[in-house]
Amino acid sequence: MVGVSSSTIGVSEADHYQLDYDYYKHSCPNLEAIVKEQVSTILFIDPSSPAAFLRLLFHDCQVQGCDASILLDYEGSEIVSTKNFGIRKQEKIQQIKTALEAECPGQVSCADIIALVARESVAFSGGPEIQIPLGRKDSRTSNHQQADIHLPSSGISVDEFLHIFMSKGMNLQESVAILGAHTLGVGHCRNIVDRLYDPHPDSQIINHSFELLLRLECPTRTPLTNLTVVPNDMTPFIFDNRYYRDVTAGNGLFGIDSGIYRDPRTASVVNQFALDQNHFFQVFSSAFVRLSSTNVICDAEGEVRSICNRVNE
Ligand code: HEM
Ligand SMILES: [Ca+2]
Ligand SMILES: [Ca+2]
Repeated sequence: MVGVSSSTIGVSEADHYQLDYDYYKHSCPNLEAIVKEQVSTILFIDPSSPAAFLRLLFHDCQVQGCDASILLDYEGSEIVSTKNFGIRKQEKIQQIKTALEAECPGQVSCADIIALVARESVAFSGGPEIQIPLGRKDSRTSNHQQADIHLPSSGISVDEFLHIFMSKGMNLQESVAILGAHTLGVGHCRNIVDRLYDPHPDSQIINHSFELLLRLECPTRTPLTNLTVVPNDMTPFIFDNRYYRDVTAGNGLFGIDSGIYRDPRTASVVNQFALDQNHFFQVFSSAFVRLSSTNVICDAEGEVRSICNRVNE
């Protein structure tokens, strides 16, 4: 089991609200086993879902913090932002919520379910088993403009990328490790065509044969690019360090994936992770705990929603 050593993790220095590794010990003792069972059934039916769950956690935590704001579904809520294009499987969080309501009604927040499902997704795909503290509350708000502002686009610079993760308390190594989530899943051609047909000098694809392959997969700039997908690394169902090996070979899919090997600050970390998968798993684990503890809200500001896509009456 990889995790952080203390039993609680401080979330924000401004308030003293803390997450706790034993948060549901009395109120929902079987929580982790129920989530594990539910997730394994979902993954068995659709092996592409771990990627979806991991990205869902990032997109939740990146906007207002890890508060399930991404699940609220009404006019003008986050999910309608174009930056959330490709987000999927939200309804599965509700399916797990329903199972938990039967066992421990009104206890487990949708935000905690998102975090637990993401960490199960990593473990089920062959990645590290990560212990995470719990006790997140669900927000009562969600606003698409916040998503437009805070979610990164595929062409983000390395400086902007580092700023996002260092402001969550990650160091350089952890920032590079969390992007290793791109070891799972796919990207749509619409996020790659700029690099193929109108590249900024900094975002050109480094390996020529990889570029030719992508041109075959993503031939034009038509609306079809919203439908066609390419894998994020050569083993998109396996959580491994292949992503870093691909990046060092010049096969980074998005601008930022190549960017971290162009910038000498991050390139040395990429090399380390490409050579040593255990080291990547260790650093990814601590980065995951930090990501999933971003701006957590406390009882006074949040609630435990009864239904994940609606605030309580
Ligand atoms: C600055 C940082 C990041 C950028 C610019 C970025 C960008 C992207 C883009 C453009 C896609 C493709 C979406 C699509 O076309 O459907 C994607 C997919 C993905 N991202 Fe990221 N990402 C970043 C950080 C992260 C982080 C921190 C995580 C998780 C911890 C993550 C997990 C994923 C996963 C798992 C997918 C595949 C999703 C699927 O198969 O449905 N990304 N990312
Ligand atoms: Ca959120
Ligand atoms: Ca992989």
